[in-house]
Amino acid sequence: MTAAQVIDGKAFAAGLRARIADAVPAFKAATSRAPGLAVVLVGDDPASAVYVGSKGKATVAAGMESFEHRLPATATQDEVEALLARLNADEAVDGILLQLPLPGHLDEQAAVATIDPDKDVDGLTPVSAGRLALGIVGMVPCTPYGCLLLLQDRLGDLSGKDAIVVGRSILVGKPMAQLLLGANCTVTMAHSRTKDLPALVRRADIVVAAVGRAEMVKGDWIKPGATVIDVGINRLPPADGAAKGRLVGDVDYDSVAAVADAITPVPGGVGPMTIACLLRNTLVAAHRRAGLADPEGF
Ligand SMILES: Nc1nc2c(c(=O)[nH]1)N[C@@H](CN(C=O)c1ccc(C(=O)N[C@@H](CCC(=O)O)C(=O)O)cc1)CN2
Repeated sequence: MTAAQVIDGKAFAAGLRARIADAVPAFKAATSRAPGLAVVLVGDDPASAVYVGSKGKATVAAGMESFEHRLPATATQDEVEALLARLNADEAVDGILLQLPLPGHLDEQAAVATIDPDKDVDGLTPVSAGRLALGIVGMVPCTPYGCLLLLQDRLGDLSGKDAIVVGRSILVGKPMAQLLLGANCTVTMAHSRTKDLPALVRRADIVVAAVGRAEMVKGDWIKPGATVIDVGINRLPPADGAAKGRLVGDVDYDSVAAVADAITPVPGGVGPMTIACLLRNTLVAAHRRAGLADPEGF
C-alpha cells in the first residue's frame, strides 16, 4: 500500500518552464535579442541524442535561440575544445552545454574546463564548482538544483534537516551535497565504500539517491516520514517478450513509498526538472552577460 505523497516533478517543471517563457520577452525588449543556448553532442549515443533533441525543443518553446552542434564519435579532443572556444567567443550564445558522457577516448573534465564559466549553464566547470563550494553566486548543475527546488517546494525551509546524498558524482552527488549544506542541512555523503549504508539512510529526514543502481534503496532503510528524491534512471531487462524493460530509479519505489512522507517517481520526478533548470540557468546567464539584474523568482 502506498502511503507517500508523490512529488510531481513533471508538473513542477512545466510550471517553471512557463514562468521562464513569460520572462523571455522582457529580456528581448531590453537587449533586442533572445537568450541563446548551444548544446554540443559528440558521437551517436541514442539516449544522449534524445536528451539533446528535447533540450533544443524546450529552448525554442521558451522563446530562446537554440544552437545544436554535432561532432562525430571520432572527434578529437582538439576538435571538441576548438568548437567550445568558438562558442565561448560567440556573442549570440549565453549558455553552453556539452552533453555527457563523451566517447571514451575523450577527456570530459578537460573539455568541460574550457567552457567560459559565465556561459557554464551546466555548472560543471571547476570555476562553477568552486563558486558553489564557496557560496559565491555562479551556475549550479541542473539536476541537483531541480532536486533542491522540489525539496523546498515540499518542505519549505530545510534548515536543520538531516540529509543524506547517496552517490558522489560530479554531475549530481557532490553539487547536491553543497546545495543542501547551503540550505543549512546537516549533510552525510555516502558512496560505494560507506559502511552500513542502511543505518545511515535511516537517520535522514531527506534522502537523495543518485547511485545509478536500480532499486537499491529499500523501504526498511527509510525513516518514517522522510522525503525521498530519486535521481536514478535505470532500464530493467525486458520482461516476457516486451520490447523494452521498465524504467526504474535507484529507489525501490513500492517499499519506500509505504514508509516515506513523500517521494519522486521515475519517470516524471527529477528528470523533467533537469531541462527546466537548464532553461532557468540560460535565462540567468543571459541576464548576467547583458549586465541586467537576475530575473526575479527563479
Ligand atoms: N551535460 C550533461 N549531461 C547529462 C546531464 C546533464 O545534466 N548535463 N544529465 C543526464 C541526462 N539528461 C540531460 O542531459 C536528462 C536525463 C533524463 C531526463 C528526463 O526527463 N527523464 C525522464 C524519463 C525519460 C525516459 O523515458 O527515458 C524522467 O525521468 O521522467 C532529462 C534529461 C546525463 N547527461
